[in-house]
Amino acid sequence: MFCFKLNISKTIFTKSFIVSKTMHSSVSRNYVCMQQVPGFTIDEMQKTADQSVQRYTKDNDALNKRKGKGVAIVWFRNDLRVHDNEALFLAWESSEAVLPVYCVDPRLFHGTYHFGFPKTGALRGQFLMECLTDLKRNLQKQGLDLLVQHGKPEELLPSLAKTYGAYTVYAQKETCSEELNVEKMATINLEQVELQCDQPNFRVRPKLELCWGSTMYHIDDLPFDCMLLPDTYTQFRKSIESKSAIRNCIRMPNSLGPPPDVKDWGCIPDMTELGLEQIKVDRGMKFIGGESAALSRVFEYFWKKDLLKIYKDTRNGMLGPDYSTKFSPWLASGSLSPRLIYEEVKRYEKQRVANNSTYWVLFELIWRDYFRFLSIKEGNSLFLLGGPRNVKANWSQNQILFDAWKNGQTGYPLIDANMKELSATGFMSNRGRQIVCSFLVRDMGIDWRIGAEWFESCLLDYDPCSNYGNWTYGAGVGNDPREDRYFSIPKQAQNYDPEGEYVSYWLPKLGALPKEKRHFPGMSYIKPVVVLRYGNTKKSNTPSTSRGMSAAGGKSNDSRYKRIH
Ligand SMILES: Cc1cc2nc3c(=O)[nH]c(=O)nc-3n(C[C@H](O)[C@H](O)[C@H](O)COP(=O)(O)OP(=O)(O)OC[C@H]3O[C@@H](n4cnc5c(N)ncnc54)[C@H](O)[C@@H]3O)c2cc1C
Repeated sequence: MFCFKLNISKTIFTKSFIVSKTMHSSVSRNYVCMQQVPGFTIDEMQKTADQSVQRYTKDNDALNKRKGKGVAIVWFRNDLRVHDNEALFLAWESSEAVLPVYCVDPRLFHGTYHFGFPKTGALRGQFLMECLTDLKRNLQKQGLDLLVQHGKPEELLPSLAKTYGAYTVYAQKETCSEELNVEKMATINLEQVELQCDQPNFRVRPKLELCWGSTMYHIDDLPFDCMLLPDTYTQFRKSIESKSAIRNCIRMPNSLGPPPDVKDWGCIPDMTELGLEQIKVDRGMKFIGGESAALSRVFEYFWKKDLLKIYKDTRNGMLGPDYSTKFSPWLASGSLSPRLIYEEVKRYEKQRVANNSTYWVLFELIWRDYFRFLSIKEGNSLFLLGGPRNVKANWSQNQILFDAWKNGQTGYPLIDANMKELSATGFMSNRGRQIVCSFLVRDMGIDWRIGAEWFESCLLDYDPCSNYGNWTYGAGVGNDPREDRYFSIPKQAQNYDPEGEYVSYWLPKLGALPKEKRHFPGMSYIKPVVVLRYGNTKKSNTPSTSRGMSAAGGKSNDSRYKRIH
């Protein structure tokens, strides 16, 4: 069976949870902050998170439902949370003692597949360790702990199953090839282990039980088989919105212990052990890893700052912490469940206002779901040069141009500022990502996979499905040919940074120039490394004949670039 279906959670935990208004009286401070805003304390963050967790837990009568025997292992992967965690819930329900495990897999810290960038850059490495620290703390609060082991999961899990006599390892299902290979190897190796059971002369082989948990819509609730996923996002969205429902969050018991007797719970590695450099984020958004920070951010964005009702108007911004939700790093690490966001949106709509903006956050989360399901349908083609449509094009791998892009030295402030933000914080707005992607593939003509791997290395919210899904779209090799778009720098600058505030935040020298010169500073800035495909003017619909590079597709008046943004 492809994934483990949990009907039990629906029947046991559909009762709605009544929340006291006083729950919101104490709030976290700016735990995510721009440089100018004073910091936060972990305690404040924890307090808000605890209050949110309470809403998504169930009281002790749930304990009566526990009916299993022996030890069950939960192998934490990209589901680093206690709330709405199906693998953790199933392990708890089916055993007398749960052993939560995280394997620090050395392969995550090697190079990216083709171009050898650090597979997990320093900022995401730091974020991941914060996630683990927080997970451990939250598990301890619920009566458990986190066993941290260093090595390959497919080697560690069988040995742990043997040591603790665990018949089942529960984990969240993944969809891309690297993760699927690990699942496959873990299954095979677990089957090699023989465990003694109650009946004499009878042996049991432990198994890996995978459950679905990464999307807002459950895979089992889609109105079509994943292999028949619609080719366009709009078809997909309309179909699920009319035919499927979003499940409630699983209400977790508020006590999950006791754990089995473990002599040494291991240590969460520090950056040096991972071979990573500690980087201090002193400009832009500072993200803290973990469920507590994630829940605090939901609280802050929705309830404290009341920003949900204007999300649709602000979401295309680039500067500051609040133009969009900034949930993505926590969603990608699984510190935040998309179903929890859905429930909070619905609660907000009931208690405050329901409008286009409140809906639009769900609209964006459906994009995230779409790319996840697409990765099942399209398999490895998502990672190949020609993409799902197997498009043949001439791409360049010009190192000088790529380095200029990567280091934020292209001579185009809008590109450079975004690339500097990415290196300094591990984050870039959606607007920025679309612009720098378009610039790399269309204006520079560079192999899109180099850009995608650079994002893979740097992004805090790196997720193979959303990253490669968006890059294939941006490069015009995605499954939907209609999504093929060119982002004109002059037009984007005019629409989204008309005063040059964003570029001068990241390139402070530009702040001295008059506003209208900040995007095209001429001699006072680096000389542009390429000529834009459609020239440097704001009237971007006249193709330029003097292009520096052969872009994807090779023709300067290519009809594939039908939409100019
Ligand atoms: C070239 C490129 C690469 C990208 N790589 C990633 C990636 O590795 N991981 C990732 O999570 N997102 C990726 N995105 C999508 C998007 O840019 C980020 O999800 C978004 O900027 C995160 O900021 P936010 O949480 O404030 O988003 P919001 O605007 O607040 O949106 C809410 C949530 O919706 C989801 N979402 C929004 N837009 C998209 C989208 N286009 N695709 C998928 N999900 C979306 C995210 O989970 C996001 O947190 C990429 C986009 C591009 C153009």
